[in-house]
Amino acid sequence: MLFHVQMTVRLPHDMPAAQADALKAREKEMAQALQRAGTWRHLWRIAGRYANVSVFDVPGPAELHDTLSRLPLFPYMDIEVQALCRHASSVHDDDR
Ligand SMILES: O=C(O)CC1=CCC(=O)O1
Repeated sequence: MLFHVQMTVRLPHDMPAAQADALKAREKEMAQALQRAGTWRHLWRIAGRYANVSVFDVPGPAELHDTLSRLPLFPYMDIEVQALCRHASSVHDDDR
């Protein structure tokens, strides 16, 4: 099942730079592992914002929540989720 996910990162302004850098490095490592596994299908920066638009491919909402809540930046992100289904006019047969 595909989900459109928008994540806005809101790190506390008083977080030490070393702590923020370590969180971002762990987030990158996990994001890249999930992309290689096919779970995190798309990851796009929203231009001009510390936010991204992503597409996740997981069995259902419980697994999506489980995946998102394990992300190192999870405590510092506002996350909006929309479930996706195939558009009748789509020419892509890999849409689910
Ligand atoms: O920078 C972001 O938008 C948050 C994030 C998601 C994956 C990653 O490496 O950083």
